[in-house]
Amino acid sequence: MMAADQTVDGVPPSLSAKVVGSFAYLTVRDRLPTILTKVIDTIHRNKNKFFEEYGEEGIQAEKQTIGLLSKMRNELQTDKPVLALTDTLQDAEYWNQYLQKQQKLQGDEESVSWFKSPWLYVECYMYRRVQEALWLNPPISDYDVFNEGKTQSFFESQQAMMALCTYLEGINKNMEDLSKNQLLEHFNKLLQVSLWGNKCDLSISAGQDNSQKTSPIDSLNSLQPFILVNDSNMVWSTLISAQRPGQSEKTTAVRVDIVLDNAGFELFTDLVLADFLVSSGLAHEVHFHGKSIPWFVSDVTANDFQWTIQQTMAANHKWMSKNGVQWKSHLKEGVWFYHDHRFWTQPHEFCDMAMDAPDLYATLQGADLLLFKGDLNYRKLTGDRDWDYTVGFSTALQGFGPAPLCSLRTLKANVQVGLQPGQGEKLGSQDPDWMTSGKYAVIQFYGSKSEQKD
Ligand SMILES: O=P(O)(O)OC[C@H]1O[C@](O)(CO)[C@@H](O)[C@@H]1O
Ligand SMILES: [Mn+2]
Repeated sequence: MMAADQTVDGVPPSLSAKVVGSFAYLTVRDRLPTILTKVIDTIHRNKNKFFEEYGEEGIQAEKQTIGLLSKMRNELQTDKPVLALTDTLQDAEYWNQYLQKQQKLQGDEESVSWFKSPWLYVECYMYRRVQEALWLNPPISDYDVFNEGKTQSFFESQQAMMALCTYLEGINKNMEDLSKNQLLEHFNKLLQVSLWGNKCDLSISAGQDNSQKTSPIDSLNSLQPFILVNDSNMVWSTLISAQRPGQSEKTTAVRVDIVLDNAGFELFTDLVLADFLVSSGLAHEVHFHGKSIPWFVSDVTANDFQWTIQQTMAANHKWMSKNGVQWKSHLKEGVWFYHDHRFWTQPHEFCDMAMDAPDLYATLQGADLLLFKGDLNYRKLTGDRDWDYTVGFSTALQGFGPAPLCSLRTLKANVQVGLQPGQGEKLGSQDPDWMTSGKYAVIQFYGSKSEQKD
């Protein structure tokens, strides 16, 4: 039997909490229990609300959910085996099959435990178990335990959102007169705003406030040196070549898919970028991909997506509310689309997608460009493995590439590929936390054979 931590065919081992002192270890030991404690606290604080809505049944549900979550926290902290899911949600059987696969790989059931298994797997599993605990208690099964944090982060970033809307209005007003270079300049700015929007997740801070308070456009110049890989020219040329009739099979509409990460300010920056892509004619369709259950504290669900557009429409700011109205109409008119798929809330590396979610893979193949937002998506793109920094992005993708793709990610986990020789080591000596602080970022592209860098 093959051990999960062996290097097989040049593919390095998965990051795991079994490496004592690693970021994975510290996350499983400290950050995940803190997040669970906050979840328990949130449910408890809402006891009265559950009582008002569902009477005594609501109170029972609150108690039982907390019981299940405390039990899970204890399993985690004492490195117990990962258990099969017991709920009737559609994806439970996929999770249980995945567990069986892990057990086969490890050789025995005991070894598939919180600290011994791949970090990516157990971290995803924790969020799925939160969903199980709620689902087993029907009156509150739809309750989003992370909703309060997500809405708070939206309201705390309002000033920055308004500044962004004013900037966007300036572009849209003069769109007809813009030269190609000016268009490129705006494109780069909004791509970088969306990139740095990824700093604002609530999982890395275990739920602490992490919102954007200053004007995002003004900070771009000073942030430039922290972009370790910047392939934005390839993103641009992918969009430009998709426009040429006859060059592409998909000549009718240029389509960009954005695989979303966090709600709050980050989602807002993604919507602004998507607005610009459409109003400039660089794209004719934008497809957003969100999560079907509350995920990694701040990730976007269908509800967050709709709510954000409603709030934007209702904002007390001329350009912001105008954008909200425009975005709603994009959705209504079939210019923008929102999708979710169970695969985004499973623990798989993306190289498994073609096999394990062929329908999603086929959907993504319809895009001219895929933008993957955030750290978790980067971990899944690269398999969350212990790659050398200089390994090519295309190698780390292990065959995944339904369409030209670009990761927009601030570094919050210790996996990074595609760096120059010595670059990672130099950063490590100057700034020991460079891989996990969210201070550095990448715009990393993978395209067809002729476009790729390695
Ligand atoms: O929202 P993002 O950018 O995917 O980040 C999620 C965070 O959660 C983590 O998985 C750690 O818990 C890190 O990878 C990252 O810090
Ligand atoms: Mn996230």
